[in-house]
Amino acid sequence: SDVPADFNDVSQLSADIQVHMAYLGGNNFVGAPVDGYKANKCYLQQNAAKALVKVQQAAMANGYSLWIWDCYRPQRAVDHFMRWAADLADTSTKAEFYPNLAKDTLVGGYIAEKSGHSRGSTVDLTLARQNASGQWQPIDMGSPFDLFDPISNVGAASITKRQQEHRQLLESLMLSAGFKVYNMEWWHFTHQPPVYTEQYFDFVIQ
Ligand SMILES: C[C@@H](N)C(=O)N[C@H](C)C(=O)O
Ligand SMILES: [Zn+2]
Repeated sequence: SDVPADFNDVSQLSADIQVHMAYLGGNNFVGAPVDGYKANKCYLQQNAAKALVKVQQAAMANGYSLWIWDCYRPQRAVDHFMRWAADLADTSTKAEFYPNLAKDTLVGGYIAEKSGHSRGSTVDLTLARQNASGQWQPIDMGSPFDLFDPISNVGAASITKRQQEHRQLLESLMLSAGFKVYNMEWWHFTHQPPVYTEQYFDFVIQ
């Protein structure tokens, strides 16, 4: 396999983490399955993977589970994002994912051309709780994953107190295991210090 020796499949370390890779299917801001995602697997560099398992244990002790949308992201997926971003005529996902921003402003702040995800220490995630039927459901964070909008910025004032508390709970659980949040996106965390700083991996997730 092409997976680097120091990368782990997080589900192999913690079976109860909820993994729902957002770019595997078509329900994402691109509006199509993204290049490089062939399986619903969360790979991370092992320091980040082991730290995430600790966060999961702390979350479970409080009645929550982690709910993951993205982990290691192949460079070819980022290249796919850049092709999508350059096609200004395609605004088919605007209403759902960037209703208040022009498409040509997304790269840089909300979508990176060189992403920490491709270096293996970055994860997009939220907290989930079990409903009456025992199914895990993401809790209300005031804006959905990949809503590219100021409301998704850390500290956004336009959300309720309860939503702010949910974001703060996620941030403090993640911080306890060494993950730092990204100010533009409440769901995006990078383990510190990232092991790879210059390398952008490109193996297919399968
Ligand atoms: C696209 C979004 N989920 C994300 O991860 N954004 C940051 C900026 C990134 O692309 O690294
Ligand atoms: Zn991210």
